[in-house]
Amino acid sequence: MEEAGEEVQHEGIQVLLSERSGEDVPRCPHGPTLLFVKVSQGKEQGRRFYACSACRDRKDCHFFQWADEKVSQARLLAREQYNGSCRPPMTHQQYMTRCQEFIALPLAKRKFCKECQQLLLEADWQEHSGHHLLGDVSLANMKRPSQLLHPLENKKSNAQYLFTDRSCSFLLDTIISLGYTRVLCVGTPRLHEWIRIKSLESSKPKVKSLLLDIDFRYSQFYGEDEFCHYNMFNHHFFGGEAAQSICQKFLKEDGGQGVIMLTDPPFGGLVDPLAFSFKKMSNMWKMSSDTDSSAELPMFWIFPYFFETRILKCFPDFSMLDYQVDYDNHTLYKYGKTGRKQSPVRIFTNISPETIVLPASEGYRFCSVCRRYVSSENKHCEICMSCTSKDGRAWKHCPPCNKCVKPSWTHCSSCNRCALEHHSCGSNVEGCFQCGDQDHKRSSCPHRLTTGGHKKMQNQSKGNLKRSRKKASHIPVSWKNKKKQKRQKKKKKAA
Ligand SMILES: C[S@@+](CC[C@H](N)C(=O)[O-])C[C@H]1O[C@@H](n2cnc3c(N)ncnc32)[C@H](O)[C@@H]1O
Ligand SMILES: [Zn+2]
Ligand SMILES: [Zn+2]
Ligand SMILES: [Zn+2]
Ligand SMILES: [Zn+2]
Ligand SMILES: [Zn+2]
Ligand SMILES: [Zn+2]
Repeated sequence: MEEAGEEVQHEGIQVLLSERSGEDVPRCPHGPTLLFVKVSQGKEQGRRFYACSACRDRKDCHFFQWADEKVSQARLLAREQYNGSCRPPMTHQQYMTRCQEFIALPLAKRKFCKECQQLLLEADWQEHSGHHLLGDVSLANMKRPSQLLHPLENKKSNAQYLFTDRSCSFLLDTIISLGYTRVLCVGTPRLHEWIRIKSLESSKPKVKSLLLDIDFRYSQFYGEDEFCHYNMFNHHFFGGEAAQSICQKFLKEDGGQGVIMLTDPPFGGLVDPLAFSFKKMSNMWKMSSDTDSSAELPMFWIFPYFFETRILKCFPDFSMLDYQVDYDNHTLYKYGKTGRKQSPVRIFTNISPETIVLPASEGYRFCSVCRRYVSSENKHCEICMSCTSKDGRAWKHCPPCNKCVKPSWTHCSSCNRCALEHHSCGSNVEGCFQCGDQDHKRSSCPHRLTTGGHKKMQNQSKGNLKRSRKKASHIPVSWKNKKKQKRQKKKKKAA
């Protein structure tokens, strides 16, 4: 981080964050862009440039501008027009009016277009004839939009992995037992709907929820005080000050007491801009709360365990819980002990871990030395003096390394460290720059953030940007691709 004086990365593309981020910076359809620079061995290499905060892939948002570039008035105007043309076709308010009209229709007339991901009124039927429609959309369906909508599948920027009921139920029960009554759901549409449904059940305490997400499809289902179109990589409210003040009001209720922010960002996302936004959110809460100024907004940040070092660098007060969060639509990130299928996704939090009870029914136990709940296989190491496993498997202590390591590692005397048996001996790789995992290099990181995408941008900017004017709209790329694939399949079949 530039002004924060923090070095983010030694190698690759680094993001430079400053308090000014968001003000005088160029904007793409996803709001203020971020400033990047190529770094090699901790030193800046080459010119700084602005690129999209939300899209890791140039295909999804082609914005590029050198930081020292003079941009002509004509180009600025064209950019503004372009950004405008990418806005959703209707305002949130208009979607709400439509939603009310939709609910007033008899069940038989309530159709949802699966291709356009849209609730249809009678007047729309013609336009969507020939599309794949879902009929008899019930009020129960409308209460679970995350089941109705197709999860976004763009791996790089916006894969929408939805919590299992098990995870939702654990999260809500935990939130309730900790005494919270309001949840700011940042990028957690399924948890948001779960909270709303459970709060209607009279047996459960009432918990309020406000959803912030970049997926604008949700404004078809939620009112302006239930959903804000928001970009968590630059803390941008697409609905402007009106939307921001809704969020502020939500944080401010009860003098700021009883609110927790819960976020589950896309795993390809850069940790530093996320942390930067979450700090802004915490400041927003501080400004409007009666609590003492040293207090921070309570948070649950859900992210894979191998980002621990990076997250703790931004939030030294956070700790990682052993609880394995899992998803309906992610086969690898599933809870349970079937081979690789342990979920690597954890909760990072600034709430004292000893107060967060993990379910004994799933094997978690309390370690009285570490004063936190740990997974069943996580053994307390007497030498490290902590329960050291990160991935849920039993780790073993290596005396020469003087730390616990993964069970699959053995000590290599030529490398003088523990590594996988078949590592490239002598390569002296300090693990992955991207996620910190020692099992792979950055080039093969499963969570790589297409530095390549930005490189491509740099290269392309030298040529003609106009060549690739693909519309970066708020219609998620994945559906567009889906449609395209379908069309191509049809064509193939016909041929
Ligand atoms: C990994 S999914 C988490 C969903 C969550 N597990 C649930 O079931 O509710 C990431 C979520 O963040 C949203 N998202 C992706 N990029 C975003 C951005 N730049 N700003 C805000 N939300 C974003 C996605 O639309 C998606 O809902
Ligand atoms: Zn963009
Ligand atoms: Zn349609
Ligand atoms: Zn322990
Ligand atoms: Zn140990
Ligand atoms: Zn070792
Ligand atoms: Zn070796």
